[in-house]
Order: sequence, then structure tokens, then C-alpha cells
Amino acid sequence: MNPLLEVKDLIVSFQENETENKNKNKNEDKNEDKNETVTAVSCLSFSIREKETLALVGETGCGKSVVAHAIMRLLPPESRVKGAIEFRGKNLLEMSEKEMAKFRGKEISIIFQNPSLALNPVYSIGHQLAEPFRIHGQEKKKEKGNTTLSKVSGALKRVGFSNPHEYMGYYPSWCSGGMNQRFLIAASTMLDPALLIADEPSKGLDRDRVSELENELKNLKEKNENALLLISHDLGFVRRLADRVAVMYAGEIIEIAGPSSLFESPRHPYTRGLLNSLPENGFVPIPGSSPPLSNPPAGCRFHPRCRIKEKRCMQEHPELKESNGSAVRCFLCP
Ligand SMILES: Nc1ncnc2c1ncn2[C@@H]1O[C@H](COP(=O)(O)OP(=O)(O)OP(=O)(O)O)[C@@H](O)[C@H]1O
Ligand code: NI
Repeated sequence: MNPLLEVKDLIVSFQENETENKNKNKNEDKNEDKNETVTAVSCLSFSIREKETLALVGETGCGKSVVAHAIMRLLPPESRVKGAIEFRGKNLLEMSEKEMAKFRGKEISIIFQNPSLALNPVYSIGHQLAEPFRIHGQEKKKEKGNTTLSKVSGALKRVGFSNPHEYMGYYPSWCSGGMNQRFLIAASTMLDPALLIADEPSKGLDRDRVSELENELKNLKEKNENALLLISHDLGFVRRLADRVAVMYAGEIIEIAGPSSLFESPRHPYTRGLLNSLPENGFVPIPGSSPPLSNPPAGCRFHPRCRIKEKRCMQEHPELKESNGSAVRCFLCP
């Protein structure tokens, strides 16, 4: 079966300007280059099948949100993007802004990290939930109002609001973070996109809300049969929801595997380190920190923190090697 989304050799870099650099390096090396290129994502390739949930995990700053924003074509103008992002065989990176606007929300949709920033405080929930219909002009004139209303109310019911008409008149500031999160999920899934991207959907929610969210995402998947790109720090959440997990380190994928093999028998030393740093595994942190993306180390990017490294790891850059549906970027992994 052809993949729904195929990311091929994606490279995203940012040119950091002089003033930003000066501020950043104020207390550091003053002689550093004035213009730095930060390569947030390096030669990244992965695919998502129809209806599949692929999770993207890795430490903060490894490039997860940049990947999500590249797929949505929402990166800032100072970014440079290379490679291809094919959705049903069509390269999103080659589409005009007008064509892309037709895709957003309808074919591919995103739930942003921060619900209070993603919702507009001056419009009611009902108005904002009807937005996708207005943008995509899906309403036939005759049936306009009513159909939209019933679709909005259906979407609210789906995310657990039993009396949706009441909530349509609410404003975001009247609601809790958890409620706003559910409104956003309803808005993002209103047009039944084939691919839903959820960037840290559980961030900032308490434990009850996280399990509610987990159920909602599960339900959505079952009902709508959409594919999901799930970005999360919450590995428990990932383990329960994902069909496959891709682990990123310093802008690269270093391991891809099914959740049971990844969590039970991780292969890459970084994946093992990530799992050992979980509270239930004894909170053992990985020594050191991620390398600067403006100047990553030669050889394997993880070698400065790796306990099993050999000479070769410091000199050669390992490829992501695939076998039996999983893949690992390491010379020494089993
Ligand atoms: N507009 C930008 N200009 C310059 N650098 C950027 C820009 N956006 C992202 N970056 C850099 O790209 C790198 C990856 O950022 P990204 O937000 O994708 O990380 P992340 O994996 O999503 O982290 P987190 O888990 O904290 O959300 C970071 O080093 C960040 O500084
Ligand atoms: Ni992020």
C-alpha cells in the first residue's frame, strides 16, 4: 500500500541573524561567526500509512515541531526547506500557497501545543468551530446555517460535550485549559482530515485530562479512521497510542520501531538512555546534553554522550539502517 505521507530527505535550516547571535553569545565567545546556520532537521525520511499513528519523540529542541510545521507549510519565512513532503504522491513543498490553503484543515490538520494561543479570545467557540467550513466553502447556499450548526454540534459531542449548543456561545476565557483543548481537537477534526498532527497535545494538562485526551484521540481514530502524527514527551501516552515510534536526536531519526519492541528492547543507546530516564526506570539521566544544531559533532551525533562508542563512531556518520520494518542509526547496535 502506498503511504499517505512520505517525507523524503527533509532538511530545514534557519539563518540566525547578527543581532540575535550577539545577544545569545553575549556572555560566551565574542569572536564567533556573525551569521550562523542552524540545521534543525537533517535529511529526515519517514512515512505514515493511511490510518496509522506514528509518534515522534526526543528531547526538547531535537526538531519535532519543525517537522510538524514543515508538513503544514507553516514555517517562518527565514527558514530554508529542502527535500520532499509527499501527501498521496503530491509534493506539498511544490504547491502554491493557494493550493496549500485548500489542504490545510481539510486533508491535513494540526492541534497546536498551546490551546489558549490557538483560540481567538474575541470569538465564541461556535464561531471558531464553524471556521473550517467558511474557509473551505463547503456549504451549499440553501442548507448553509443549519448544516454547519449540526456539524459543529456533532463535533462537540464527539469530544465529550453532552449539551453542545450551550458551549457554542461560550468564549475561550470562560473555559478551562482542558475544555479549550477539546474545542481545538473538535476544530482540527471538523472536516475529517486524512492526517491529524498533534504537537504535544498533553502538555500542561493534569493527569485526568491526559487520560481524557488519550481516550478522545483513540475514539477519533476509531471513528474517523484518520492517520495521526503524535508528537509527545509523554512516553506512556505514546506507548499506548502509537503503531510505530520514531526517535529523533539532534535533527535526525535514530531509531524507528513498533512500540512494544521499542519500549521492551530498545536498540540505539540514545533510546535506551531515554527510557532509563523515565521515573519508573529509575530516573537515570543521559550524561551531557544535545549538541548545538549550528555545529553538530562529526561522526555519529550521539557519540559524545555514548557509553559504547568506538573510534569509527567519532569519524563516520551512520546511516539509518532498515530491517524488518524497524530501523536504527548506529554502527554497534544489534
Ligand atoms: N524560527 C526559528 N529560527 C531559528 N531557529 C529555530 C526556529 N524555529 C526552531 N528553531 C530551532 O530548531 C530547533 C528545533 O526546534 P523544535 O521546536 O522543532 O524542537 P522540538 O523538538 O519541538 O522541542 P520541544 O520538545 O521543546 O517542543 C531548535 O534548536 C530551535 O532553536
Ligand atoms: Ni516542539
